[in-house]
Amino acid sequence: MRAPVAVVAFERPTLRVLDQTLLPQEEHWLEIGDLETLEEAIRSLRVRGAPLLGLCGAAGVAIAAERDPGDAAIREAAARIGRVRPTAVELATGAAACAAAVLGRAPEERAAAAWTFCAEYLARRQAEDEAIARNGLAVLPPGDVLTHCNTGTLATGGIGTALGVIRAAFAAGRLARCYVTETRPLLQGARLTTWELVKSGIPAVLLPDTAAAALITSGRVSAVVTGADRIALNGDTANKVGTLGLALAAAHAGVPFFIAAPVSTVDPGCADGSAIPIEFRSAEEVGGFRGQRWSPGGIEAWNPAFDVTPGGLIAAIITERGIARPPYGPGLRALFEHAASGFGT
Ligand SMILES: CSC[C@@H](O)[C@@H](O)C(=O)COP(=O)(O)O
Repeated sequence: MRAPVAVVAFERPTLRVLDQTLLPQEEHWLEIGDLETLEEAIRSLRVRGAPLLGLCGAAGVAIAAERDPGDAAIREAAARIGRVRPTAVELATGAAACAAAVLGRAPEERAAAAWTFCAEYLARRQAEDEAIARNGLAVLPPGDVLTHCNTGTLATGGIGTALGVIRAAFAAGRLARCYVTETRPLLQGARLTTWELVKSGIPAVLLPDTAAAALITSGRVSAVVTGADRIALNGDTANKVGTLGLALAAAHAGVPFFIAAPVSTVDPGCADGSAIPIEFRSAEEVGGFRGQRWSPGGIEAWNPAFDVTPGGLIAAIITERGIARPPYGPGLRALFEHAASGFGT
């Protein structure tokens, strides 16, 4: 299966990425050659999606190594990029893995080695997405599916996680259409997932986030499937805000709710969801969009970018290594430890 577009390229000495804030109106590539520009691109969601953030974290180390391949500069760059957004674990672990891979080399080899690491990381990610899609087919019931946010090519550089499963189900003739939440406040579903589905020829039905519970209880979808930014060992999962509401509605309606994510999303440092750091974003993002304002000035906003769905509401976590089912603790740890032994090789 093929991703509908390329969204990321490692062209030493720059990282090239599609600017996701301009889609779907404009397909504009950013050329990033310094850490300040990379930090701004991550913070403002020009690049986003947990697996793609991991790739960008690794590219940050490569960019830093071009300027100063010394131990301190590489370690500092990995730490600095890893701090830009707190919830997606792979931003920090991708940067740290790239740093660890190059620190064992002579300084003059490090920049080239870091760019090679990035290219291999992308290839591995693409293979993982394919495996997630194959494994997802084994558990996803036939029928139409609801998804949230963007978990496609724009979020991984491959065919996507949840969206990869949806692509595979469509290719197998097991779903006729994909329901897509708009995903407020930044409209990742309405702008990005719909863009990918149109490019792939998969019928898409867009709904306001506020209509999701009505859709789920209407009997129109046989499953809900989303991605993840960080998964605790007990299966509690942080994903784009609104995911928890979908899982609660799905539990009420008896519709299975699935997470699709690479094993690298599991954080063995989080025993449960209370340990997952949640990013809060500005009031401006809720009160307007792209320079347009619809709320009066001077109001406060409560704007978490993510919420945590308890593992007990998740029918299965679909990974490239296999399917984890509740109770999650030992199964998730085993999947993580197996995969961690191969990270960066
Ligand atoms: C395969 S992407 C999985 C998640 O990163 C995705 O669902 C999500 O929540 C993205 O949030 P974002 O704030 O757009 O980076």
